[in-house]
Amino acid sequence: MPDAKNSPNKNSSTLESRAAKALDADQRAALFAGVAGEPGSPKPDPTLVVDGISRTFGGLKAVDVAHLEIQRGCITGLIGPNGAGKTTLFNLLTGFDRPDTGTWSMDGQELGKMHPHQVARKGVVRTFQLTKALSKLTVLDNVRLGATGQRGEKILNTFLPWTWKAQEREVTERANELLARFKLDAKADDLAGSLSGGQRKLLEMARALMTDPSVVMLDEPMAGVNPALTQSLLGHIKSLRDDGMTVVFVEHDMDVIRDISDWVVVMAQGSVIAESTPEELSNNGAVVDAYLGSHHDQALEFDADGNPVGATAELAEALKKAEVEELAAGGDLSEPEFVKPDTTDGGSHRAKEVN
Ligand SMILES: Nc1ncnc2c1ncn2[C@@H]1O[C@H](COP(=O)(O)OP(=O)(O)OP(=O)(O)O)[C@@H](O)[C@H]1O
Repeated sequence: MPDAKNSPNKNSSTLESRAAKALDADQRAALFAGVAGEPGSPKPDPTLVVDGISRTFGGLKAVDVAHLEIQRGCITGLIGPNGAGKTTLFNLLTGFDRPDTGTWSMDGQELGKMHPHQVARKGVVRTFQLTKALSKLTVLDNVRLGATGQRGEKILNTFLPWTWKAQEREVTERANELLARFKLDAKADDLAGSLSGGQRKLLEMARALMTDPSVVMLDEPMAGVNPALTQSLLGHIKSLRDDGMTVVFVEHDMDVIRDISDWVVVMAQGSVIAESTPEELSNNGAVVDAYLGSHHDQALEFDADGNPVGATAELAEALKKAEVEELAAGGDLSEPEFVKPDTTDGGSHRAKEVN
């Protein structure tokens, strides 16, 4: 008789009841209609609640979040420039790193001080920016590794092989179901190392779902995924929400954020600097500043003919537009004139401004 507590199939009824409670688009919009678009805003039915969490590396405060609530059953996008602290926050909340200060809980249960596998058992799982598939194991075995609390791990059970054999079967069955869900079943016996970047992201999601989590945290699930697989990945993320799970995901692409998020949290320099619906995001000055700020030190790129390309071309276009507007407003674009450094004054190389 399978042990309901430890079985990976423990909760087909839990799964069904959670899916039955999944919110449709109108219900989700109604939930956020009354939520203030500001950092730390209270949510109608939060599952994750974070308070005063901070993490310092040397002199750098990588995370310093006063208060954050994540709404149950919805997709929350976490954005912010490089180095904003998004991955560090994920690491802290899932037990992969320890904070200097702070507490956080899921449905009132404290998760601080727990190890990653304990956090996973409580129902919070995560994937990584760089996928962690074990390339020398098969795709199926990689997914099977996501199962926790296996009876076969306990010493007493080594004397009761029928108990772990039954569980082995359940683990394999669940892994095969998940591979089918993510359309990787044809690859079950291939080595994980042979998968494309996008397929590895799917494999990570399948593995994360082995513990039947309530909260799934995805760190840049679209990074390195070819465009053909992007839509399919987006569909899979939405399907987690349709199954009643809460999703938090880190993403840089604003189109993706707008497409699938119900709510967006913006981080910069370790703190939450804004929260809003995706529709209101581009009207938020703090968000625009955070992103422009991150591009100030971006390297300039030119093609072989010396024409600006990529972000540099966009910047050049924006500057040209600003110049035209300045001239139209009667402004003067002439630069202050400089003379060559005066080297006759005892070696001072300071340029002199001419009026
Ligand atoms: N283990 C570490 N040791 C030292 N500094 C670290 C460590 N982990 C992160 N940092 C620093 O903390 C800051 C936040 O990094 P983090 O990776 O969390 O940002 P991020 O928002 O996820 O960035 P990205 O979008 O580039 O992934 C950065 O300045 C980073 O260099």
